[in-house]
Amino acid sequence: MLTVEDHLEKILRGIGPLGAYDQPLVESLGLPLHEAFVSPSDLPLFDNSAMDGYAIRSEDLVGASREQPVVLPVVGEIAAGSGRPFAISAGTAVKIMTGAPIPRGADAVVPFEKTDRGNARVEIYEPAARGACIRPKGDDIKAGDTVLAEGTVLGPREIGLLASLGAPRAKARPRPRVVVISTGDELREPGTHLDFDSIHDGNSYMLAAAVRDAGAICYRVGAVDDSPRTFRKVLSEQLVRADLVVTSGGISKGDHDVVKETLSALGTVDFVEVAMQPGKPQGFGKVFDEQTPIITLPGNAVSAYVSFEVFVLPAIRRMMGRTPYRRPMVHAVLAADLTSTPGIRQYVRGVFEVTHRGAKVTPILGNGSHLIGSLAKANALIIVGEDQTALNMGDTVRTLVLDRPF
Ligand SMILES: Nc1nc2c(c(=O)[nH]1)N[C@H]1C(S)=C(S)[C@@H](COP(=O)(O)OP(=O)(O)OC[C@H]3O[C@@H](n4cnc5c(N)ncnc54)[C@H](O)[C@@H]3O)O[C@H]1N2
Ligand code: MOO
Repeated sequence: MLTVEDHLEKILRGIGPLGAYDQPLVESLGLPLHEAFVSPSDLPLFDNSAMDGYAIRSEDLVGASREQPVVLPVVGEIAAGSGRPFAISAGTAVKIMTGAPIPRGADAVVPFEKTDRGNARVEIYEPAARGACIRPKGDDIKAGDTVLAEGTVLGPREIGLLASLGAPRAKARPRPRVVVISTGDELREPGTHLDFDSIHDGNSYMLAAAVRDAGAICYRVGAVDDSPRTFRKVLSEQLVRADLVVTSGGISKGDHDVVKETLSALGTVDFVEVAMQPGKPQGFGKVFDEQTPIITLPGNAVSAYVSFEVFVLPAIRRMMGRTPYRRPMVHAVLAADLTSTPGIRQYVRGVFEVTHRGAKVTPILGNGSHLIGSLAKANALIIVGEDQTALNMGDTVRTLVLDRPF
């Protein structure tokens, strides 16, 4: 049997990062920037008004007060984007709106609230310091500044910054396109009729959601029956849109294990047993002329989910260039005793919470690999190491806290 580390390493060695290219800005959400972004311009690009009011020369307002206002003729109006270049001379004012460029000659803005809001002439009740209510050019960012480091994960703020600096695209590795195929004669689409021996295809939905949650694009093919011909045909048709294929089911020791049967014949996919529970049967390789990577997951729902978390999620992150590939482990205090089989790594469903006494994780009873109900109650996986056979209440344990961005 392989260890979890062996199998993961084999997958990560076999699946490289995708090539980076320009991505439309919003599409780049969650992707790491491939190269540092150097600002092509100052921001603000020009001195502009922080307030709606009047652009003036501060020296003209010396001594202004409510009793003795300074009265200035208003020689024009500039709104943001009004396209009017402007200059003022001594003893005049220009009405100005927030964001409009400061006219040449002006060195401060007086907000409307400190005036009588006059149109032809304005009474101003207070003096203004030089630069008051002006947002200076380059105050925020200077041309040539490195504003985003290589590898920065692009979020709404970074995307807003890139757009503000005039970049219509961001250079990043694309979201991997992941095709999800579930296999089994017994599977039916949710919403359709079940026979006495059929079940709904939960896995392809679960895995598709997990793919999307990982930041990749999912093409969910749904269930394919246990005929090798059909499986082979569906798989080959899907490769045109796949950077990675993920399958569920058909890889253990049964008579109708279609994935194993079909792909073993190719010779480029290895089916192995990994010393973990759930998720013992696993497979990885490359298929057809395209040499598209494929990760084959076991069909039991919990096994498929845990295998996705342990093997597919790091692979997707590697393709996107997103580090760390693996979810960081969190230490938590175990709230009940646990036992485990020696020699295998066990991933036990648990409920993680942070209490006033610190992080705590409570195992969920029922560790059958088919118990999706108990999986859905969990928000964490407790890791019981290969060398551990028992963990006691109060022990500090390693935990994967699911659904947390990292
Ligand atoms: N003789 C042995 N039998 C089994 C072994 C073994 O070592 N020797 N391993 C067991 C373990 S562990 C696992 S895990 C499963 C994995 O089996 P497969 O990957 O071949 O999966 P299937 O046989 O196709 O299905 C297993 C189970 O899961 C249900 N299933 C499958 N697909 C879906 C789906 N899309 N949605 C919901 N449920 C699904 C399926 O109906 C079966 O109940 O093998 C054990 N057997
Ligand atoms: O290893 Mo299987 O994944 O337990 O059910």
